[in-house]
Amino acid sequence: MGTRWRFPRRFRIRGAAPRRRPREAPPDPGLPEVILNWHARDKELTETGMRTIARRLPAVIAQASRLAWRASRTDTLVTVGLNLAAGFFTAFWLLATTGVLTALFSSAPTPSRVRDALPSLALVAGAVALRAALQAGAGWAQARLDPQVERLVELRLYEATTAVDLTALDDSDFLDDLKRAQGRGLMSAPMVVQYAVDVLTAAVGMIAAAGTLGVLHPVLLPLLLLTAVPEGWASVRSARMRYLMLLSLVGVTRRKWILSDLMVDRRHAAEVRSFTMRPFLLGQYDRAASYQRHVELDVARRQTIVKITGDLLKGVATALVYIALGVMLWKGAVPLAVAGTAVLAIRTGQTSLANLVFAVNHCYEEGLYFGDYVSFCAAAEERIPLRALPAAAAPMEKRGRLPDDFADIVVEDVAFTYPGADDPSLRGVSLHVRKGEVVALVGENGSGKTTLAKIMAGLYDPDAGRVRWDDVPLTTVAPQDVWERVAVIAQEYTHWPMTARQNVTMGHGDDGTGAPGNGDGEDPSMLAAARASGADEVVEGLARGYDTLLDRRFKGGAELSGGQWQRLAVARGFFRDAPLLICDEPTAALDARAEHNLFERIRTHADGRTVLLITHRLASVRYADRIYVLEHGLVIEEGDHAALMARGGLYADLYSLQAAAYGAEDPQAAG
Ligand SMILES: Nc1ncnc2c1ncn2[C@@H]1O[C@H](COP(=O)(O)OP(=O)(O)OP(=O)(O)O)[C@@H](O)[C@H]1O
Repeated sequence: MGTRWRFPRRFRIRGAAPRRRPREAPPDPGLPEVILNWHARDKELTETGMRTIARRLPAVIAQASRLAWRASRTDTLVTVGLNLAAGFFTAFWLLATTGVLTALFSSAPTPSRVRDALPSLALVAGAVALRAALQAGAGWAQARLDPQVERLVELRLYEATTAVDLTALDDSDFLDDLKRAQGRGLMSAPMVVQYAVDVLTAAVGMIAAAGTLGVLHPVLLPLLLLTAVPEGWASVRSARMRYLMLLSLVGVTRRKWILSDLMVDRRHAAEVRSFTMRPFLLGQYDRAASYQRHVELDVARRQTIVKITGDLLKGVATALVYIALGVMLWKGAVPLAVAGTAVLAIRTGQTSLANLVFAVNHCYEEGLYFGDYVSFCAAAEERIPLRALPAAAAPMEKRGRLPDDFADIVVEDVAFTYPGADDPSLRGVSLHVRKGEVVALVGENGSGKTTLAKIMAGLYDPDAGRVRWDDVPLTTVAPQDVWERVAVIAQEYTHWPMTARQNVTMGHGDDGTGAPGNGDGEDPSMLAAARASGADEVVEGLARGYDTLLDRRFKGGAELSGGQWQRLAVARGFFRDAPLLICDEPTAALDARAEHNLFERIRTHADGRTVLLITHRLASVRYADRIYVLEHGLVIEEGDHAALMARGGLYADLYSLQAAAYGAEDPQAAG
C-alpha cells in the first residue's frame, strides 16, 4: 500500500479516435462477468462515428417513442405537443424582437421611439412567458413519463423471467443476456425516452432559431451552422474518450465490485475477520482504485484540452460570423435591427445545437443498451411454454385437464439432458406411484434423483418419454395446474426474506400485497403444518412470533440457523394442500429429534398424502412401499427394503455401510 503508484504507459488513453486498438486492462480470470456485461457495448461505442449515429438514430427514437406511447399516451402527447409549441414561440419572440429593435433604432425622438417599441415589447414578453410556461409543462409531463416507463419495462422483464421454461435459466447464454438486460438495459429505458425528448426539444429550438435567421436573411443560416461545427466535434470526441476509458477500466472496475462485495457483505464478514483478510482486501482495493483514479484524471485532462480547443474554434467561428454580419451591415445588406435579432438568434441556435449534439450522443448510447433489453425480453417470451399462457392467449389443439387427485402417477421411459450438458441426467427411467403410497428414490450423488423429482413436479419437460397422472400426460396441461397439486420440500430451498408466517404460507392464497395475519388466531392449517415440522418451536423463540421478519438486513429482522430454516421449509411443504408431496433431502440440516419426527410423519403418509421421498438416510426409507435405486440416470433396482436387501445390490451395499457406521450398539440398524 505504501509504494508509489506508477501509471502504466500502456494503459494511457491516446485520444478519442481509436487509431490503434484500445488496450484493455488485464483480465481477471475466473471472476464473474458482471462488469463485462455492464460494459458490453463499450467497444461498439468506441468504433461509432457521427455517420453511424445519424443512420441509426431514427430507429432508436422510434423505439423510444413506442415505449413512451405504451407507458402513457397522454404524457407522451403532452410532452411532444408542448415542446413543439415552445419552439413556435421561440421563433415568434425572435421575430418580434426585430420589431422592438426597428422602433428603437429609428430616427424619431427617444420618447416616441420607446412608445413605438412598446407593442412589440409586449409581444416579446408574452411570447417569452408563454414559452417558459410551455417548457415547464413539457418538463412536468416528461417527469411523469419516467416512472411509468420504468414500471412498464420492469414488469415486462419480471413477467418473462418468472414464466420462462426452467431450462432457460440453466442456459448460460440466456443468463448472460438476462444480466445485461436487467442491469444496464433496465436503467437505459427511461433514459432513452428522456434523451429522445431532449433531441426533439433541442431540434425544435434549433429549427426555430434557424428558421428565424432564414427569414431575416438567407446567408445568416449557414453562418449559424459554421459556429456549431466546433462544438459538435468537441462533444463527440469527448464522449468517445469516455467510452475508451470505460473499456480500459473493465477489468479494474470488475475487481473493485467484487472486492467491495467481499468487504461489505455480512456473509463474508466472519471469514474476513477470522482469516485476517482485511489488510489484503483493503490493499487490493486501493491498488485498483488508484489505477482507476489515474486513468480518469488522464482522461479528464484530455477532455479539458478538447473542450478548450472546441471553445477556441467556436470563438473564432463566432468572430467570423460577427465580422460577416458587420460587413453585411456596412454594405447595407441587412438593417441594424435585423442584425441585432440575428445575434440573438445565433446565440439561441448555438445553445440548442449544443444540447442537440449532447442529446443525440446519449440517446444513441442508451438506445444500444435498451436494444439489449428489448431483444432479451423477446427471446425470453419465446421461451415461455405455450401451455403456461392463458387459454385465450394461446389456444392449443388439445389441452388436458389434470384430475384433482390421482389414482396413479406413471413415469414412462423418461430421458433428460440439461441444456449445454454433455451427458444426459436421465436415460430412460420408468416408475409408478399409486395414491397413498410412500415411494423412495435413492442413489449416490449425481445419479438423477432431484432431476427426476423436478420432472415429476412439472418443473422440467422430459426430452423423451412422459409422465402421466392417470391418463393425462403432464405436457398437455398448464404447468400451474401441476404446481398447484404438488408440494415440494426442495433440497435447496429459499430463505425468503419475509415474515415467518409468509415463509410458511408463501404462494398459497397470498397475492404478495403483504396482508398481515389474522391477529387473534392464526390459520389452523398453518399452525398444524408448523407443529408437524417443528417450525412452531422456532417461531416461539422469535420476538414477534409469526410476524417476525426473517432477514437481518432490516431493522428488527431475525436470523435463523440452518436447521431452523429447514423446519420452515418443511412447514411450507406440509401447509400446501396438495395430493403429492415431494421431499428432496428434507432433513439434511435437522437435529436427530426433528429428523426422527419428520420421518415418522412421512411414514404415516403425512395426513393421507402420497409421498415421493429422496434421502440418503437409508434407515428412513425402510418403511417405503417401494424403493427405486438410481445410478447414472437409470433405475437399476426396484422393490421394498426386504427385497432389495435380499438382492444384495447397490442398495444393500449402501444400507450396510450406513448400518455398520452405527455399529452393533444400535439394535435397529441391523435391519
Ligand atoms: N442445472 C443443471 N445443469 C446442468 N447439469 C445439472 C443441473 N442440475 C443437475 N445437473 C447434473 O445432472 C446430474 C443429476 O443431478 P441430480 O441433482 O438429479 O442428482 P441427485 O441424484 O439428486 O444428486 P444428489 O444426491 O447429490 O442430490 C448430475 O450429473 C448433475 O451434475
